[in-house]
Amino acid sequence: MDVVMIGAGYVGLTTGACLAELGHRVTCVDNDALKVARLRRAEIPIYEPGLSELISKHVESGRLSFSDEPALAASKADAVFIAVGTPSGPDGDIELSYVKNAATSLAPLLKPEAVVVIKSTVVAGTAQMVRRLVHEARGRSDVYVASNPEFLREGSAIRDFLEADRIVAGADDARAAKVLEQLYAPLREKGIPYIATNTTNAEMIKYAANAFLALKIGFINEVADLCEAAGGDVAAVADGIGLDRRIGRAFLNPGPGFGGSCFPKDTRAFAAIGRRFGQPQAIVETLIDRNEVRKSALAKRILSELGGKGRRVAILGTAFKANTDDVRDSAALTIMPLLLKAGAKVTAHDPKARHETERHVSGAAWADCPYEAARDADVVVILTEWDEYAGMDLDRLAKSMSGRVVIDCRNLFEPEAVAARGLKYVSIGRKAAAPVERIKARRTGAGTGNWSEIAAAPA
Ligand SMILES: NC(=O)c1ccc[n+]([C@@H]2O[C@H](COP(=O)([O-])OP(=O)(O)OC[C@H]3O[C@@H](n4cnc5c(N)ncnc54)[C@H](O)[C@@H]3O)[C@@H](O)[C@H]2O)c1
Ligand SMILES: O=c1ccn([C@@H]2O[C@H](COP(=O)(O)OP(=O)(O)O[C@H]3O[C@H](CO)[C@@H](O)[C@H](O)[C@H]3O)[C@@H](O)[C@H]2O)c(=O)[nH]1
Repeated sequence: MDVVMIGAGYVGLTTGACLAELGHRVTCVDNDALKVARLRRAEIPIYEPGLSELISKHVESGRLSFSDEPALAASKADAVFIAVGTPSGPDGDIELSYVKNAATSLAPLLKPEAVVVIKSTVVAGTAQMVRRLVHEARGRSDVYVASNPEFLREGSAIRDFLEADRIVAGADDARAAKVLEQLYAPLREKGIPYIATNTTNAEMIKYAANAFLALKIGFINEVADLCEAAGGDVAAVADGIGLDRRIGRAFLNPGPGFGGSCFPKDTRAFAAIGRRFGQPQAIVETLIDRNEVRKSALAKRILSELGGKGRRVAILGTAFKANTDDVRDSAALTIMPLLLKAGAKVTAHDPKARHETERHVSGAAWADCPYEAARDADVVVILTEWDEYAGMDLDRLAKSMSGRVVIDCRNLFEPEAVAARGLKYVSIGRKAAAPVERIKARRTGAGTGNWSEIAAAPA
Protein backbone atom coordinates (compact mmCIF):
# COMPACT_ATOMS: atom_id res chain seq x y z
CA MET A 1 0.00 0.00 0.00
CA ASP A 2 1.04 3.65 -0.37
CA VAL A 3 1.48 5.23 3.03
CA VAL A 4 2.29 8.74 4.20
CA MET A 5 3.57 9.29 7.73
CA ILE A 6 3.04 12.82 9.05
CA GLY A 7 5.65 13.51 11.74
CA ALA A 8 9.13 12.01 11.56
CA GLY A 9 9.84 11.82 15.30
CA TYR A 10 10.42 8.71 17.43
CA VAL A 11 7.10 7.16 16.48
CA GLY A 12 6.81 8.37 12.90
CA LEU A 13 10.32 7.30 11.90
CA THR A 14 10.07 3.90 13.57
CA THR A 15 6.58 3.20 12.26
CA GLY A 16 7.53 4.42 8.78
CA ALA A 17 10.63 2.22 8.61
CA CYS A 18 8.75 -0.79 10.01
CA LEU A 19 5.83 -0.39 7.58
CA ALA A 20 8.41 -0.33 4.77
CA GLU A 21 9.82 -3.55 6.25
CA LEU A 22 6.28 -5.00 6.00
CA GLY A 23 6.34 -4.24 2.26
CA HIS A 24 4.55 -0.87 2.03
CA ARG A 25 5.81 2.22 0.17
CA VAL A 26 6.19 4.94 2.81
CA THR A 27 6.88 8.67 2.62
CA CYS A 28 7.76 10.23 5.97
CA VAL A 29 6.81 13.91 6.04
CA ASP A 30 7.92 16.44 8.61
CA ASN A 31 7.37 20.19 8.63
CA ASP A 32 10.83 20.62 10.15
CA ALA A 33 12.73 21.10 6.87
CA LEU A 34 16.09 20.80 8.63
CA LYS A 35 15.14 17.38 10.02
CA VAL A 36 14.05 16.21 6.57
CA ALA A 37 17.29 17.47 5.00
CA ARG A 38 19.27 15.49 7.58
CA LEU A 39 17.19 12.36 7.00
CA ARG A 40 17.83 12.66 3.27
CA ARG A 41 21.56 12.74 4.03
CA ALA A 42 21.04 9.51 6.05
CA GLU A 43 21.60 11.38 9.33
CA ILE A 44 19.11 9.96 11.83
CA PRO A 45 18.15 12.71 14.29
CA ILE A 46 17.48 10.34 17.23
CA TYR A 47 19.36 7.48 18.83
CA GLU A 48 17.32 4.30 18.57
CA PRO A 49 19.09 0.93 18.25
CA GLY A 50 18.73 -0.57 14.75
CA LEU A 51 16.74 2.34 13.33
CA SER A 52 19.51 3.80 11.22
CA GLU A 53 20.16 0.41 9.58
CA LEU A 54 16.46 -0.23 8.90
CA ILE A 55 16.03 3.22 7.38
CA SER A 56 19.10 2.79 5.12
CA LYS A 57 17.83 -0.64 4.04
CA HIS A 58 14.50 0.75 2.87
CA VAL A 59 15.81 3.97 1.38
CA GLU A 60 17.91 1.64 -0.78
CA SER A 61 14.99 -0.72 -1.47
CA GLY A 62 13.07 2.34 -2.69
CA ARG A 63 10.24 1.76 -0.19
CA LEU A 64 11.10 4.67 2.16
CA SER A 65 11.57 8.35 1.38
CA PHE A 66 11.41 11.70 3.19
CA SER A 67 9.74 14.97 2.34
CA ASP A 68 8.83 18.29 3.93
CA GLU A 69 6.00 18.70 1.45
CA PRO A 70 3.06 16.28 1.83
CA ALA A 71 1.02 17.26 -1.27
CA LEU A 72 2.28 14.80 -3.89
CA ALA A 73 2.59 11.73 -1.65
CA ALA A 74 -0.71 12.42 0.16
CA SER A 75 -2.64 12.62 -3.11
CA LYS A 76 -1.66 9.00 -3.89
CA ALA A 77 -1.79 7.52 -0.38
CA ASP A 78 -4.14 4.73 0.69
CA ALA A 79 -3.37 5.54 4.33
CA VAL A 80 -2.05 8.72 5.94
CA PHE A 81 -0.75 8.23 9.46
CA ILE A 82 -0.65 11.15 11.89
CA ALA A 83 2.29 10.73 14.29
CA VAL A 84 2.79 14.29 15.51
CA GLY A 85 3.30 15.32 19.14
CA THR A 86 0.45 15.64 21.65
CA PRO A 87 2.15 17.56 24.48
CA SER A 88 0.59 18.31 27.87
CA GLY A 89 -1.55 21.44 28.11
CA PRO A 90 -1.75 23.57 31.28
CA ASP A 91 -4.38 21.43 33.07
CA GLY A 92 -2.78 18.11 32.08
CA ASP A 93 -5.10 17.62 29.13
CA ILE A 94 -3.27 17.15 25.83
CA GLU A 95 -2.64 19.80 23.25
CA LEU A 96 -4.38 18.57 20.10
CA SER A 97 -3.45 21.48 17.84
CA TYR A 98 -0.67 19.57 16.00
CA VAL A 99 -3.05 16.70 15.24
CA LYS A 100 -5.81 19.07 14.11
CA ASN A 101 -3.43 21.11 11.93
CA ALA A 102 -1.97 18.02 10.31
CA ALA A 103 -5.44 16.57 9.61
CA THR A 104 -7.04 19.72 8.24
CA SER A 105 -4.10 20.69 6.04
CA LEU A 106 -4.02 17.19 4.55
CA ALA A 107 -7.75 16.82 4.09
CA PRO A 108 -8.10 18.57 0.71
CA LEU A 109 -5.12 16.62 -0.70
CA LEU A 110 -6.44 13.10 -0.08
CA LYS A 111 -7.81 10.81 -2.73
CA PRO A 112 -11.34 9.45 -2.15
CA GLU A 113 -11.46 6.32 0.07
CA ALA A 114 -8.16 7.25 1.77
CA VAL A 115 -7.90 6.50 5.49
CA VAL A 116 -6.39 8.90 8.03
CA VAL A 117 -4.86 6.77 10.80
CA ILE A 118 -4.21 8.50 14.12
CA LYS A 119 -1.01 7.04 15.57
CA SER A 120 -0.40 9.84 18.08
CA THR A 121 -1.63 9.19 21.62
CA VAL A 122 -4.96 10.99 21.85
CA VAL A 123 -7.87 11.12 24.28
CA ALA A 124 -11.19 9.35 23.75
CA GLY A 125 -13.31 11.01 21.07
CA THR A 126 -10.39 12.52 19.11
CA ALA A 127 -10.79 10.30 16.03
CA GLN A 128 -14.46 11.27 15.80
CA MET A 129 -13.57 14.95 16.13
CA VAL A 130 -10.81 14.64 13.49
CA ARG A 131 -13.28 12.90 11.15
CA ARG A 132 -15.64 15.91 11.41
CA LEU A 133 -12.77 18.36 10.78
CA VAL A 134 -11.48 16.42 7.77
CA HIS A 135 -14.93 16.15 6.22
CA GLU A 136 -15.55 19.87 6.80
CA ALA A 137 -12.19 20.78 5.24
CA ARG A 138 -12.92 18.63 2.15
CA GLY A 139 -16.56 19.62 1.90
CA ARG A 140 -17.49 15.92 1.51
CA SER A 141 -17.30 12.70 3.53
CA ASP A 142 -15.44 10.37 1.18
CA VAL A 143 -12.42 9.66 3.40
CA TYR A 144 -12.21 7.75 6.69
CA VAL A 145 -10.50 8.10 10.07
CA ALA A 146 -9.07 5.28 12.21
CA SER A 147 -7.26 5.06 15.54
CA ASN A 148 -4.18 2.85 15.79
CA PRO A 149 -2.30 3.67 19.01
CA GLU A 150 1.37 2.80 19.28
CA PHE A 151 2.87 0.83 22.18
CA LEU A 152 6.58 0.89 21.27
CA ARG A 153 9.17 1.75 23.91
CA GLU A 154 12.15 3.92 23.12
CA GLY A 155 15.29 1.84 23.09
CA SER A 156 13.50 -1.26 21.76
CA ALA A 157 11.14 0.45 19.34
CA ILE A 158 11.70 -1.71 16.27
CA ARG A 159 11.27 -5.00 18.09
CA ASP A 160 8.24 -3.63 19.93
CA PHE A 161 6.66 -2.79 16.57
CA LEU A 162 7.56 -5.89 14.57
CA GLU A 163 7.00 -8.28 17.49
CA ALA A 164 4.22 -6.36 19.22
CA ASP A 165 2.23 -7.92 22.07
CA ARG A 166 -0.86 -6.82 20.17
CA ILE A 167 -2.06 -4.46 17.48
CA VAL A 168 -5.00 -2.25 18.39
CA ALA A 169 -7.02 -1.32 15.31
CA GLY A 170 -9.78 1.16 16.04
CA ALA A 171 -12.23 1.72 13.19
CA ASP A 172 -15.84 2.94 13.09
CA ASP A 173 -16.55 1.81 9.51
CA ALA A 174 -15.76 -1.06 7.16
CA ARG A 175 -13.34 0.86 4.89
CA ALA A 176 -11.07 1.98 7.76
CA ALA A 177 -11.19 -1.52 9.29
CA LYS A 178 -10.18 -3.10 5.95
CA VAL A 179 -7.25 -0.74 5.33
CA LEU A 180 -5.89 -1.38 8.84
CA GLU A 181 -6.18 -5.14 8.28
CA GLN A 182 -4.24 -4.85 5.01
CA LEU A 183 -1.55 -2.64 6.54
CA TYR A 184 -0.90 -5.14 9.32
CA ALA A 185 -1.51 -8.35 7.34
CA PRO A 186 2.13 -9.57 7.62
CA LEU A 187 2.10 -9.17 11.42
CA ARG A 188 -1.33 -10.76 11.77
CA GLU A 189 -0.07 -13.74 9.72
CA LYS A 190 2.82 -14.09 12.20
CA GLY A 191 0.18 -14.60 14.90
CA ILE A 192 0.39 -11.22 16.65
CA PRO A 193 -2.96 -10.67 18.40
CA TYR A 194 -5.05 -8.16 16.47
CA ILE A 195 -7.73 -6.26 18.37
CA ALA A 196 -10.31 -4.91 15.97
CA THR A 197 -12.41 -2.43 17.90
CA ASN A 198 -13.91 1.05 17.57
CA THR A 199 -11.89 4.27 17.75
CA THR A 200 -12.99 5.26 21.28
CA ASN A 201 -11.95 1.89 22.72
CA ALA A 202 -8.63 2.08 20.89
CA GLU A 203 -7.97 5.53 22.38
CA MET A 204 -8.96 4.34 25.87
CA ILE A 205 -6.79 1.21 25.61
CA LYS A 206 -3.67 3.30 25.02
CA TYR A 207 -4.17 5.50 28.10
CA ALA A 208 -5.33 2.68 30.35
CA ALA A 209 -2.26 0.61 29.36
CA ASN A 210 0.19 3.43 30.12
CA ALA A 211 -1.56 4.36 33.37
CA PHE A 212 -1.47 0.74 34.52
CA LEU A 213 2.22 0.28 33.68
CA ALA A 214 3.06 3.54 35.45
CA LEU A 215 1.06 2.32 38.48
CA LYS A 216 3.18 -0.84 38.63
CA ILE A 217 6.31 1.30 38.77
CA GLY A 218 4.83 3.70 41.33
CA PHE A 219 3.76 0.74 43.46
CA ILE A 220 7.14 -0.98 43.44
CA ASN A 221 8.88 2.33 44.20
CA GLU A 222 6.87 2.60 47.40
CA VAL A 223 7.41 -1.08 48.24
CA ALA A 224 11.15 -0.43 47.78
CA ASP A 225 11.05 2.45 50.26
CA LEU A 226 9.21 0.23 52.73
CA CYS A 227 11.77 -2.55 52.21
CA GLU A 228 14.54 -0.10 52.95
CA ALA A 229 12.87 0.96 56.20
CA ALA A 230 11.90 -2.58 57.22
CA GLY A 231 15.15 -4.25 56.17
CA GLY A 232 13.75 -6.17 53.21
CA ASP A 233 15.16 -6.55 49.71
CA VAL A 234 12.90 -5.22 46.96
CA ALA A 235 14.57 -7.40 44.30
CA ALA A 236 13.48 -10.53 46.18
CA VAL A 237 10.02 -9.09 46.76
CA ALA A 238 9.59 -8.17 43.07
CA ASP A 239 10.68 -11.68 42.04
CA GLY A 240 8.36 -13.19 44.62
CA ILE A 241 5.27 -11.31 43.52
CA GLY A 242 6.23 -11.20 39.83
CA LEU A 243 6.11 -14.97 39.48
CA ASP A 244 2.39 -14.80 40.12
CA ARG A 245 1.15 -14.81 36.52
CA ARG A 246 -1.66 -12.46 37.43
CA ILE A 247 0.96 -9.86 38.40
CA GLY A 248 4.01 -10.49 36.16
CA ARG A 249 7.62 -9.43 36.83
CA ALA A 250 7.85 -6.71 34.14
CA PHE A 251 7.82 -3.06 35.22
CA LEU A 252 8.53 -3.93 38.84
CA ASN A 253 12.00 -2.37 38.91
CA PRO A 254 12.20 0.52 41.35
CA GLY A 255 13.96 3.66 40.25
CA PRO A 256 14.21 7.42 40.60
CA GLY A 257 10.62 7.91 39.38
CA PHE A 258 9.32 7.24 35.89
CA GLY A 259 10.06 9.76 33.15
CA GLY A 260 10.08 9.96 29.38
CA SER A 261 7.81 11.53 26.83
CA CYS A 262 4.87 9.25 27.62
CA PHE A 263 4.14 8.12 31.19
CA PRO A 264 4.24 11.57 32.83
CA LYS A 265 2.27 13.19 29.99
CA ASP A 266 -0.18 10.31 29.53
CA THR A 267 -0.97 9.87 33.22
CA ARG A 268 -1.64 13.61 33.44
CA ALA A 269 -3.94 13.36 30.40
CA PHE A 270 -5.73 10.30 31.83
CA ALA A 271 -6.36 12.16 35.08
CA ALA A 272 -7.56 15.20 33.13
CA ILE A 273 -10.05 13.12 31.10
CA GLY A 274 -11.34 11.63 34.36
CA ARG A 275 -11.97 15.12 35.75
CA ARG A 276 -13.53 16.27 32.47
CA PHE A 277 -16.00 13.37 32.44
CA GLY A 278 -16.75 13.67 36.17
CA GLN A 279 -15.01 10.34 36.92
CA PRO A 280 -11.87 11.40 38.78
CA GLN A 281 -9.04 8.86 38.52
CA ALA A 282 -7.94 9.24 42.13
CA ILE A 283 -5.35 6.45 42.02
CA VAL A 284 -3.64 7.94 38.98
CA GLU A 285 -3.82 11.48 40.46
CA THR A 286 -1.97 10.21 43.54
CA LEU A 287 0.56 8.36 41.39
CA ILE A 288 1.41 11.57 39.48
CA ASP A 289 2.02 13.46 42.75
CA ARG A 290 4.08 10.67 44.32
CA ASN A 291 6.26 10.36 41.23
CA GLU A 292 7.11 14.07 41.22
CA VAL A 293 7.76 14.10 44.96
CA ARG A 294 10.06 11.09 44.53
CA LYS A 295 12.41 12.97 42.20
CA SER A 296 12.79 16.00 44.49
CA ALA A 297 13.07 13.77 47.59
CA LEU A 298 15.94 12.00 45.88
CA ALA A 299 17.69 15.34 45.32
CA LYS A 300 17.33 16.05 49.06
CA ARG A 301 18.75 12.66 49.88
CA ILE A 302 21.75 13.22 47.61
CA LEU A 303 22.35 16.61 49.26
CA SER A 304 22.21 15.07 52.72
CA GLU A 305 24.80 12.43 51.70
CA LEU A 306 26.87 15.20 50.13
CA GLY A 307 26.79 17.19 53.37
CA GLY A 308 27.58 20.79 52.38
CA LYS A 309 28.06 23.33 49.63
CA GLY A 310 30.89 23.05 47.13
CA ARG A 311 31.11 19.28 47.38
CA ARG A 312 31.33 17.20 44.25
CA VAL A 313 28.67 14.88 42.90
CA ALA A 314 28.90 12.75 39.77
CA ILE A 315 25.63 12.07 37.93
CA LEU A 316 25.81 8.94 35.80
CA GLY A 317 22.97 8.89 33.29
CA THR A 318 20.71 11.74 32.30
CA ALA A 319 18.48 9.95 29.72
CA PHE A 320 15.09 8.92 31.13
CA LYS A 321 16.10 5.29 30.60
CA ALA A 322 18.90 3.36 28.89
CA ASN A 323 19.36 3.07 25.11
CA THR A 324 17.91 6.43 24.23
CA ASP A 325 19.14 10.02 24.00
CA ASP A 326 15.71 11.26 25.11
CA VAL A 327 15.71 13.29 28.33
CA ARG A 328 12.06 14.37 28.33
CA ASP A 329 10.82 14.35 31.97
CA SER A 330 13.91 12.39 33.04
CA ALA A 331 14.80 12.33 36.75
CA ALA A 332 18.09 14.08 35.92
CA LEU A 333 16.25 17.16 34.66
CA THR A 334 14.63 17.60 38.08
CA ILE A 335 17.57 16.50 40.23
CA MET A 336 20.56 18.24 38.56
CA PRO A 337 19.13 21.79 38.82
CA LEU A 338 18.21 21.21 42.49
CA LEU A 339 21.76 20.05 43.26
CA LEU A 340 23.31 22.98 41.37
CA LYS A 341 20.99 25.44 43.10
CA ALA A 342 22.06 24.05 46.48
CA GLY A 343 25.70 24.79 45.59
CA ALA A 344 26.89 21.29 44.66
CA LYS A 345 29.55 20.86 41.96
CA VAL A 346 27.97 18.53 39.44
CA THR A 347 29.83 16.52 36.82
CA ALA A 348 27.62 14.46 34.55
CA HIS A 349 28.06 11.65 32.06
CA ASP A 350 25.66 9.96 29.67
CA PRO A 351 26.68 7.82 26.68
CA LYS A 352 24.08 9.43 24.37
CA ALA A 353 22.07 12.17 26.06
CA ARG A 354 24.65 14.88 26.84
CA HIS A 355 23.60 17.15 24.00
CA GLU A 356 19.89 16.92 24.84
CA THR A 357 20.56 17.44 28.56
CA GLU A 358 22.64 20.54 27.93
CA ARG A 359 19.65 22.12 26.23
CA HIS A 360 17.78 21.96 29.55
CA VAL A 361 20.40 22.11 32.32
CA SER A 362 23.29 24.55 32.51
CA GLY A 363 26.04 24.82 35.08
CA ALA A 364 27.15 21.17 35.15
CA ALA A 365 30.55 19.95 33.95
CA TRP A 366 30.59 16.95 31.58
CA ALA A 367 32.88 13.95 31.44
CA ASP A 368 33.65 11.52 28.62
CA CYS A 369 33.42 8.40 30.75
CA PRO A 370 31.91 7.44 34.13
CA TYR A 371 35.32 7.19 35.85
CA GLU A 372 36.22 10.71 34.75
CA ALA A 373 32.86 11.94 36.08
CA ALA A 374 33.58 10.20 39.38
CA ARG A 375 37.05 11.74 39.71
CA ASP A 376 37.29 13.44 43.14
CA ALA A 377 33.52 13.04 43.62
CA ASP A 378 32.20 12.88 47.16
CA VAL A 379 29.08 11.08 45.97
CA VAL A 380 28.35 9.15 42.76
CA VAL A 381 24.71 8.90 41.71
CA ILE A 382 23.49 6.45 39.05
CA LEU A 383 20.25 7.64 37.49
CA THR A 384 20.08 5.62 34.23
CA GLU A 385 20.54 1.87 33.86
CA TRP A 386 23.04 1.97 30.95
CA ASP A 387 24.93 -1.34 30.48
CA GLU A 388 28.11 0.73 30.58
CA TYR A 389 27.40 1.57 34.23
CA ALA A 390 26.27 -1.94 35.19
CA GLY A 391 29.60 -3.20 33.80
CA MET A 392 31.76 -0.64 35.61
CA ASP A 393 34.98 -1.73 37.29
CA LEU A 394 34.09 -0.97 40.91
CA ASP A 395 37.73 -0.88 42.02
CA ARG A 396 38.46 1.78 39.43
CA LEU A 397 35.33 3.68 40.44
CA ALA A 398 36.31 3.59 44.12
CA LYS A 399 39.84 4.80 43.27
CA SER A 400 38.50 7.72 41.18
CA MET A 401 36.31 9.04 43.99
CA SER A 402 37.45 11.11 46.93
CA GLY A 403 34.28 10.32 48.93
CA ARG A 404 32.76 6.91 49.67
CA VAL A 405 29.05 7.11 48.77
CA VAL A 406 27.43 5.49 45.73
CA ILE A 407 23.70 6.16 45.34
CA ASP A 408 22.43 3.64 42.82
CA CYS A 409 18.90 4.54 41.77
CA ARG A 410 18.72 1.57 39.38
CA ASN A 411 20.00 -1.19 41.66
CA LEU A 412 22.69 -2.20 39.16
CA PHE A 413 24.99 -3.89 41.67
CA GLU A 414 24.85 -6.45 44.41
CA PRO A 415 25.11 -4.42 47.63
CA GLU A 416 27.88 -6.65 48.92
CA ALA A 417 30.03 -6.07 45.80
CA VAL A 418 30.01 -2.31 46.30
CA ALA A 419 30.43 -2.51 50.04
CA ALA A 420 33.45 -4.80 49.54
CA ARG A 421 35.25 -1.84 47.90
CA GLY A 422 34.84 0.16 51.07
CA LEU A 423 31.99 2.19 49.59
CA LYS A 424 28.69 3.02 51.21
CA TYR A 425 26.03 1.70 48.83
CA VAL A 426 22.71 3.47 48.89
CA SER A 427 20.34 1.49 46.71
CA ILE A 428 16.59 1.63 46.17
CA GLY A 429 15.24 -0.86 48.67
CA ARG A 430 17.99 -3.47 48.52
CA LYS A 431 19.66 -4.78 51.66
CA ALA A 432 21.11 -2.07 53.87
CA ALA A 433 24.71 -1.26 53.05
CA ALA A 434 27.38 -2.41 55.43
CA PRO A 435 29.29 0.36 57.15
CA VAL A 436 32.79 0.92 55.84
CA GLU A 437 34.40 -0.08 59.15
CA ARG A 438 32.72 -3.47 59.18
CA ILE A 439 33.82 -4.19 55.64
CA LYS A 440 37.35 -3.14 56.47
CA ALA A 441 37.23 -5.45 59.46
CA ARG A 442 36.18 -8.27 57.21
CA ARG A 443 39.02 -7.63 54.82
CA THR A 444 41.59 -7.53 57.58
CA GLY A 445 40.21 -10.67 59.17
CA ALA A 446 38.75 -8.92 62.23
CA GLY A 447 35.27 -10.21 63.15
CA THR A 448 33.65 -13.08 61.32
CA GLY A 449 32.83 -10.90 58.33
CA ASN A 450 30.03 -13.17 57.21
CA TRP A 451 27.18 -11.75 55.16
CA SER A 452 24.54 -11.94 57.86
CA GLU A 453 26.76 -9.97 60.21
CA ILE A 454 27.37 -7.33 57.56
CA ALA A 455 23.69 -7.19 56.60
CA ALA A 456 22.59 -6.94 60.21
CA ALA A 457 24.87 -3.96 60.89
CA PRO A 458 23.12 -0.58 60.89
CA ALA A 459 23.52 1.42 57.63
N1 LIG B 1 8.01 8.45 21.89
C1 LIG B 1 7.40 7.30 22.16
O1 LIG B 1 8.00 6.37 22.66
C2 LIG B 1 5.94 7.13 21.86
C3 LIG B 1 5.39 5.83 21.87
C4 LIG B 1 4.02 5.67 21.59
C5 LIG B 1 3.24 6.77 21.31
N2 LIG B 1 3.79 8.04 21.30
C6 LIG B 1 2.94 9.16 20.91
O2 LIG B 1 3.21 9.44 19.52
C7 LIG B 1 3.12 10.85 19.26
C8 LIG B 1 4.43 11.35 18.66
O3 LIG B 1 5.45 11.19 19.63
P1 LIG B 1 7.00 11.35 19.26
O4 LIG B 1 7.76 11.01 20.48
O5 LIG B 1 7.27 10.64 17.99
O6 LIG B 1 7.06 12.94 18.99
P2 LIG B 1 8.25 13.79 18.36
O7 LIG B 1 8.14 15.13 18.96
O8 LIG B 1 9.53 13.02 18.45
O9 LIG B 1 7.88 13.87 16.79
C9 LIG B 1 6.80 14.59 16.28
C10 LIG B 1 7.21 15.13 14.90
O10 LIG B 1 6.06 15.68 14.26
C11 LIG B 1 6.48 16.80 13.49
N3 LIG B 1 5.28 17.59 13.16
C12 LIG B 1 4.46 18.29 13.97
N4 LIG B 1 3.44 18.82 13.27
C13 LIG B 1 3.61 18.44 11.98
C14 LIG B 1 2.88 18.66 10.77
N5 LIG B 1 1.75 19.38 10.76
N6 LIG B 1 3.35 18.13 9.63
C15 LIG B 1 4.49 17.41 9.63
N7 LIG B 1 5.22 17.15 10.74
C16 LIG B 1 4.78 17.66 11.90
C17 LIG B 1 7.49 17.49 14.39
O11 LIG B 1 8.36 18.34 13.66
C18 LIG B 1 8.23 16.27 14.97
O12 LIG B 1 9.37 15.92 14.18
C19 LIG B 1 2.73 11.48 20.60
O13 LIG B 1 1.33 11.58 20.66
C20 LIG B 1 3.21 10.47 21.63
O14 LIG B 1 2.50 10.55 22.84
C21 LIG B 1 5.12 8.23 21.55
O1 LIG C 1 10.36 -1.43 35.86
C1 LIG C 1 10.46 -0.27 35.41
C2 LIG C 1 10.19 0.06 34.07
C3 LIG C 1 10.31 1.39 33.66
N1 LIG C 1 10.71 2.34 34.54
C4 LIG C 1 10.80 3.77 34.09
O2 LIG C 1 9.58 4.13 33.44
C5 LIG C 1 9.83 5.09 32.42
C6 LIG C 1 9.24 4.61 31.09
O3 LIG C 1 9.93 3.45 30.65
P1 LIG C 1 9.46 2.61 29.37
O4 LIG C 1 8.04 2.27 29.52
O5 LIG C 1 10.41 1.50 29.18
O6 LIG C 1 9.73 3.67 28.21
P2 LIG C 1 8.86 4.46 27.14
O7 LIG C 1 9.68 4.45 25.90
O8 LIG C 1 8.43 5.75 27.72
O9 LIG C 1 7.56 3.54 26.84
C7 LIG C 1 6.29 3.71 27.48
O10 LIG C 1 5.56 4.75 26.87
C8 LIG C 1 5.34 4.56 25.44
C9 LIG C 1 4.64 5.82 24.94
O11 LIG C 1 3.28 5.80 25.19
C10 LIG C 1 4.52 3.30 25.24
O12 LIG C 1 4.31 3.13 23.85
C11 LIG C 1 5.26 2.11 25.85
O13 LIG C 1 4.44 0.95 25.72
C12 LIG C 1 5.52 2.40 27.33
O14 LIG C 1 6.27 1.33 27.90
C13 LIG C 1 11.36 5.26 32.38
O15 LIG C 1 11.73 6.40 33.12
C14 LIG C 1 11.88 3.99 33.05
O16 LIG C 1 13.14 4.16 33.64
C15 LIG C 1 11.00 2.03 35.86
O17 LIG C 1 11.37 2.91 36.67
N2 LIG C 1 10.88 0.72 36.26
